Amino acid sequence: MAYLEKKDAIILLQDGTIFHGKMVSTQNHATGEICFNTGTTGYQEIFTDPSYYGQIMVTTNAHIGNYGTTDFDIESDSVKIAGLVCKNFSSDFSRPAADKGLFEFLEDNNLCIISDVDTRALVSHIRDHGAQNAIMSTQVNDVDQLKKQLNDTPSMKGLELASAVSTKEPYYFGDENAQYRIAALDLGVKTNILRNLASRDCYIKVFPFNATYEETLSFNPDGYFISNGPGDPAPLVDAVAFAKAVLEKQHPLFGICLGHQVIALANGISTYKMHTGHRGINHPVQNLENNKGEITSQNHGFAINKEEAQSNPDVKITHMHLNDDTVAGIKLISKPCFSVQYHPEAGPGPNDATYLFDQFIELINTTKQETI
Ligand SMILES: NC(=O)CC[C@H](N)C(=O)O
Repeated sequence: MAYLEKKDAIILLQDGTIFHGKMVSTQNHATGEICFNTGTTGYQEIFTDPSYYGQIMVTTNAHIGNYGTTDFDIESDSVKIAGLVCKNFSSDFSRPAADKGLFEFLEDNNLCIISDVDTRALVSHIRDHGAQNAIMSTQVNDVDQLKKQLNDTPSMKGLELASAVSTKEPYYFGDENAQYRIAALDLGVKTNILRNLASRDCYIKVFPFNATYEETLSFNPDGYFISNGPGDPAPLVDAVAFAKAVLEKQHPLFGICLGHQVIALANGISTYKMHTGHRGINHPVQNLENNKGEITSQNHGFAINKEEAQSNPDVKITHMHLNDDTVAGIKLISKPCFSVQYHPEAGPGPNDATYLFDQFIELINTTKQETI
């Protein structure tokens, strides 16, 4: 494909800083919150992760595209990032398992891509000055016009985005004769989470973001799951009501990332926007229950309030992020519920934390025994 004729392009940040590069894609315009991911591999999973909806992704790995794409590596049915900013973009690939180049894959999804950017300088800038909105464009001589458009882009703080990526209708995943039935609230669920549940003998019914607890009852679930997803957790009133209803009935409940934040909100713990967030595949977490370290996959820009979690008598902090002492996991004392801020399903990333899916199955088993 003719991506070699690259036009000059800029990335204009909300604070007025401009970074220069070359427009790789046909789509030559995008807006969103600019953030970076430090993963050295896993670009296809990152670009299709619904949690990134509305965000411009800067990749710190210097080469993007060189191992192509495959259908197995997608985390949802389409590319979800708002734009891609990278150093070297390659349409050629050499991985035998790949069936398509990244350029074609992203063109099919109409994604705006700028390469040849000094991504080290850009990432340092975001790290020092914080996450903010940005605009990507070939209108290099019309910065005032771009500034106007940028000012019209909504801030991530307060933004509800789960409704944009959630399923419209319920659907099923896994083998219907499996031992456990899980009702999953889809706030932007990654496929690898559903795979991890299905591989532990779960049959999953995935419900839209605004489903009610009552709507799940005819499925007769053994356990409940609240998924990851994009945007600010604070406006998710329906999901918080869902979590409260599940907890009130003492059903086993597991939450990942946005789901973890929703569970915190349902227990009176507030969330806040972080300076730059955590996005990468080597984030160190300490499991406070066994004192072991875990290297984890992370992707979040919000976190739960540590002091409120510590002072809540029904909440135990189970995991801490070792880089900045933010809360990485909690469990409830009086209810069968736990959640983590990071991604045990990885996709991409290390598998240190997949034990959490086994822990969920154990929780379902022990809850069942207690109610017999
Ligand atoms: N991966 C996620 O679920 C992200 C949760 C939320 N959107 C955040 O940025 O914190």
